Amino acid sequence: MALVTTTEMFKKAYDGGYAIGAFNVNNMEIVQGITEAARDLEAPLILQVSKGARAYANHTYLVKLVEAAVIECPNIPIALHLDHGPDFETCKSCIDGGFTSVMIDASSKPFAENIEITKKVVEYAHDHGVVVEAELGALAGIEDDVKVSAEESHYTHPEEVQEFVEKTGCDSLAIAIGTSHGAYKFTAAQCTRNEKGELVPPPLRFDILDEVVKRLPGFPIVLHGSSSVPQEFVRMVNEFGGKMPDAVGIPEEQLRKAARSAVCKINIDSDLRLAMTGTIRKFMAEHPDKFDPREYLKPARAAIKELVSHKIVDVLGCDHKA
Ligand SMILES: O=C(CO)COP(=O)(O)O
Ligand SMILES: O=C[C@H](O)COP(=O)(O)O
Ligand SMILES: [Zn+2]
Ligand SMILES: [Zn+2]
Repeated sequence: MALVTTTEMFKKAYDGGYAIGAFNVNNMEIVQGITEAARDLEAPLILQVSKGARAYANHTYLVKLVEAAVIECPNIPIALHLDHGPDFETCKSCIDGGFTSVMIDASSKPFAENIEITKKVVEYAHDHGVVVEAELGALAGIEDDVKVSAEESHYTHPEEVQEFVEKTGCDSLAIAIGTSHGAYKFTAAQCTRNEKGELVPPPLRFDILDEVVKRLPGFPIVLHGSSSVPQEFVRMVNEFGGKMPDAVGIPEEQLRKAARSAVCKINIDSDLRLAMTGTIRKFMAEHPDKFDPREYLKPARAAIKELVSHKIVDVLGCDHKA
């Protein structure tokens, strides 16, 4: 199967009450770990590339790695998506360069300007058979080189979504309902603590999601910043020389609920980083004599595969939906 757009997968996910995982890719081991999981579980898949990933690995390398995955996983549909496209030029370069989906993230701009920029990207993308994700609202956390504080972040205003989608013609919409980018999604002050002393974050604003869905029936919604920051990996990092105090994510129960709703795409990056880094730290600590990168990248890739398998089956519900 060649690379596909997200149109068909979102329609099925919406009707079927599940979500597609959108996982960020930065190198070969990450691509392999994710795609082997999706292939074995026959799950539709979105591989996404950020501006930072393109700067790190180079556009061509990433596209070719994903094309290799398409050859190795002929049983599943895979979309190649630009994550947080900052401007028209970056979106155009990805559309011209083999992506099947792009995000234009003009959510930090005033409403009218967000519409104008998004519309321009949609026109170019649709002319080239590519779909567009746009964003309304501002998530807290770190996204590319921009850090949005809790005070600067704001929820999506449901009364804006209909006009935005009608005027821009975008194909899916990322909204802010309390998720956040990175491994430190909430400060201790925003959380309560459970009996184990772990931080419990404030619940997502499903009331806002409901208001959005009322105004956009049948329209695919996207959740960014949806890593759950598994505490087993935080502990692994900290046990083997790392320092990630109070790293906290979105509880998986809330993501499950979102996946059953109009949310068709759930973005996960930080969890992959944690699985990879925790596993490598442990390996290095336990095998100080080893220096062949294959020896520590192999378990790191396996940890990513296991994590993604868990997300597909236990959180997103998209296994066997290819
Ligand atoms: O939204 C994301 C990529 O766009 C990733 O979010 P996380 O930092 O929660 O993994
Ligand atoms: O939203 C942010 C993604 O996790 C990508 O992060 P990055 O810009 O560090 O590649
Ligand atoms: Zn954004
Ligand atoms: Zn994001």
